[in-house]
Amino acid sequence: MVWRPRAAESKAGIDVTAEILDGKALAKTIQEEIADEVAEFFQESGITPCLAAVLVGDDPASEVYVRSKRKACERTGLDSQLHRLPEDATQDDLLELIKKLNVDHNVHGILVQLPLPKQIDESRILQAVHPWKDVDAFHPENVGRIVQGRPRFLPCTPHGVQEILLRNNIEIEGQHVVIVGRSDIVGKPLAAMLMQRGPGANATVTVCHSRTKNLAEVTRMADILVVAIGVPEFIKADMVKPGAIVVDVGINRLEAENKLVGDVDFEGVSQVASHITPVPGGVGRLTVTMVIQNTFEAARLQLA
Ligand SMILES: Nc1nc(=O)c2c([nH]1)NC[C@@H]1CN(c3ccc(C(=O)N[C@@H](CCC(=O)O)C(=O)O)cc3)C=[N+]21
Repeated sequence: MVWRPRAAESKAGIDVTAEILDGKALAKTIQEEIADEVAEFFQESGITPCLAAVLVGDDPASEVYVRSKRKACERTGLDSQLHRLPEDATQDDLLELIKKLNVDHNVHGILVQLPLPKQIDESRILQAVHPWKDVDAFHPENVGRIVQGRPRFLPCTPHGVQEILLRNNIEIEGQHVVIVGRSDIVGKPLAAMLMQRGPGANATVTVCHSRTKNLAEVTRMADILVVAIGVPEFIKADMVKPGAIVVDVGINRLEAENKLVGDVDFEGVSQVASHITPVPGGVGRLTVTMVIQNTFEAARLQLA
């Protein structure tokens, strides 16, 4: 696959050669598709899928994410609930709430917003969510199914990465995808999905992380470079092969400048990449959309 950099065009005063993969527009398109299906599902079943979000404490970033999920529910015709617990809530408080939501027939999807306060054992909580309501796909049963190539739900951010590539006609099959970051939420499940047999996958996957030797040498081998490490503007132009496709999963708020940046130096990297996702307006928008899609699928699953 040979991608030729495009002629420079100016956006916000920055000379851009890479084509920008617009997550905001794509999220809107997919949400409209889901809205139609949700309306049809209601006609047939009388059921409105419902997402219950659980927020412990008052982390401002989590507030933003939870608000964007509620708005996406409204746009697609889903019901949503927000359950708040105080910052000093105990693990048992949270487990009790999850148990109630697990057996509530009006709730189809449960999302416990991460990170949780330190007195709470995250893995203990993620195991408590009923696997059929686990719209994050964080329950060990659902993680195992992803690794085995028979997913129940696709994890939201990795699915967002896959969709932003496929819907922009970017071939994944046979390509060398280098993932920087090995988190349980992004790096690990994305690697499992893209190395799977089948359409939209069949990639050659390399996962790098903080202990990787000669990181830049590895990232420069990528046809598709996905970055999810949580370090602002870490990936520079000289770490990217000319013509590569760059997907930036990072969301970092720079307090001093009060702006949002990714894990990729957008200005520099967009000079060498053929395609790049912006932050904001990239993968983040898709993540929310995939939570909605999973909630709809959870409702269908629970009806069957
Ligand atoms: N249980 C759980 N599930 C999650 O899916 C989950 C989580 N916990 N904890 C935190 C991360 C992060 N995350 C994002 C959601 C929306 C945007 C998003 O909408 N971003 C917008 C901008 C948002 C802004 O302006 O701050 C954009 O990139 O354009 C980003 C990131 C979900 N997460």
